[in-house]
Amino acid sequence: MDGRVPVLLDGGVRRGTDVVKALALGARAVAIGRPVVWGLSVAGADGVAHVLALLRAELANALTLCGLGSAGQVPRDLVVTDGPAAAP
Ligand SMILES: Cc1cc2nc3c(=O)[nH]c(=O)nc-3n(C[C@H](O)[C@H](O)[C@H](O)COP(=O)(O)O)c2cc1C
Repeated sequence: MDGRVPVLLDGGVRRGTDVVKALALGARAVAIGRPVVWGLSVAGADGVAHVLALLRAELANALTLCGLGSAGQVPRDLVVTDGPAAAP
């Protein structure tokens, strides 16, 4: 990694577009907590697999709609911030 630290985003990832936004903002990967628990509580291991399959399908769909071929191609300028400037 040449001294660089990979960024992992954890918390609030609920749909594929959340993953795309995280990648655009510099994350290498995202973590998923409660959606996995929700799937587990509804249908056990099959429910967890279903939740992950939904997220994967949503991610693939979002990438396609952005004209991107893979998660590794998400550019930084895909997310535009036009709100107030951050405090120094
Ligand atoms: C049932 C449950 C147990 C968790 N246990 C821990 C834990 O032991 N240590 C920890 O650092 N985070 C724990 N977390 C936090 C998750 O790792 C994650 O940071 C959090 O769920 C935020 O992601 P989410 O919005 O997708 O749920 C737990 C979360 C859940 C739902």
